[in-house]
Amino acid sequence: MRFEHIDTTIQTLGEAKIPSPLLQPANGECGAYFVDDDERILLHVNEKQVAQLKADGIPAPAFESAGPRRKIYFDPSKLRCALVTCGGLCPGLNDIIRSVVLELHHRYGVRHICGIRHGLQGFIPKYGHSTMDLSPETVTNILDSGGSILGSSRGDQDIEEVVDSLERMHIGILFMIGGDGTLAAASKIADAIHSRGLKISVIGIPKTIDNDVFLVARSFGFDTAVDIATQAISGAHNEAEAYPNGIGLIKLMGRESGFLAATAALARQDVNFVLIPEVPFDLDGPNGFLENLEKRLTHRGHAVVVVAEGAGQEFFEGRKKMHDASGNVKLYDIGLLIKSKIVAHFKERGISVSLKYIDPSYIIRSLPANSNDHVFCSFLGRDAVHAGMSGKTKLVVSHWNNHFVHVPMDQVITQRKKVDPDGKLWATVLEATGQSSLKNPAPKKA
Ligand SMILES: Nc1ncnc2c1ncn2[C@@H]1O[C@H](COP(=O)(O)OP(=O)(O)O)[C@@H](O)[C@H]1O
Ligand SMILES: O=P(O)(O)OC[C@H]1O[C@](O)(COP(=O)(O)O)[C@@H](O)[C@@H]1O
Ligand SMILES: [Mg+2]
Repeated sequence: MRFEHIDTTIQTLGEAKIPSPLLQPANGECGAYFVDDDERILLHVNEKQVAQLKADGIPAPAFESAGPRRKIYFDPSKLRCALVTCGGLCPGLNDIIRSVVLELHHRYGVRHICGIRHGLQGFIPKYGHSTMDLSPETVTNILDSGGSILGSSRGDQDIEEVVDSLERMHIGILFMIGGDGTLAAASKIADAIHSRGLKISVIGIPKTIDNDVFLVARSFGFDTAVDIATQAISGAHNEAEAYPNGIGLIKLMGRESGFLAATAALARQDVNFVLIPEVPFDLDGPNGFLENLEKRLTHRGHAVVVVAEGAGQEFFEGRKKMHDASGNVKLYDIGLLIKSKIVAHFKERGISVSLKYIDPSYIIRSLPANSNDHVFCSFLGRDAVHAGMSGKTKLVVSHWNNHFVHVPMDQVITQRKKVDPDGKLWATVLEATGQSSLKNPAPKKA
């Protein structure tokens, strides 16, 4: 993929003039380091691509590095901050809340940190959700809890009312932790703030169990999700192996992107078929999934199938399209459809099978983060604070080419990140599973 069209410019509220409290010896003793705005991370690391851009006279795009700045914009003694978590749950939400609060409190000396309850609803008086005072005492021991201590919600809220609420609370930095929907809302909030001439920074921390946020190489909670998914695969494999013609079928989250299904299949290589939204497949016909499943049972006596929830939605064509409160398309249950198709197929062929269907979706996204994600969230949360304190706004803190960076909010919401059917991840899934194309040849035209 080429990224030369990406505008990497980061907006600021004004000049950062206040020396950072991290410069104080007491704070710097344990190695305060600083990052300058001109420290940048190239989007492309492929030498040929960079050379091509150079030959075309196009400057190679680069993201601003995340991290503490020497000068900050907000006076910590007067600053009020707010945090909100929106959309679906994801392992690590509490880690992010904790690291933001501890960094603000201990390193910058910010004393007014407010948790907004139940997503965007928390800004709107009619819902009556009270706010939560966030301090080291309230967040120190939340790492072992899944979910979000602030709660969440879906559903559109009036952006002007959200900004009214920020004004009423005298908020200087708003940290919005959420997925593509939340970041779209955050971008509108930042625009409304700007048009009112307010000085409020909006910092996004991308959250997605589907790992589908554009320009974010890895999102927090994904590593944990893969870990937990492998347990489901392991269970399905044990069940499948134990019985004659055993089939373990697991459905994993992944609305439009099959990263979780593909990566979990590589993490636990007992999987024989992976079905993801990006790669179309047929159920029936000589190359179809059911025929291939039967072949696998004939040769090996058992099979494990992983299906991402967004796969095969074309099999529901003609049915009514429904949406959730946030406007996301409500998916039909591909796991249950495949289950019923498998049962019908083998019944028709007079073959007895033992089919076990496992759907661990909500277990995966609501559990606490694993160690890797604890570490990752700690970096992300603290870098979000550094970005906000320096007066930057309308950005998300991202991980790109092994570095933490600032990405303009409007860029990440332009599209979703998807598994490339011609890329390394999917090629390796095919190698590891031995799965061939599950598409029948197109019928010849008369
Ligand atoms: N385009 C949009 N403009 C404004 N608000 C949005 C937009 N898309 C989603 N939202 C709001 O952002 C919040 C979270 O969105 P949702 O899609 O549920 O989760 P996620 O942020 O995880 O994608 C919801 O309250 C939703 O109404
Ligand atoms: O049952 P819910 O809350 O609508 O969530 C289902 C969806 O939430 C997700 O886990 C994440 O979606 P979001 O990015 O919108 O939070 C999807 O994989 C899934 O389709
Ligand atoms: Mg979303």
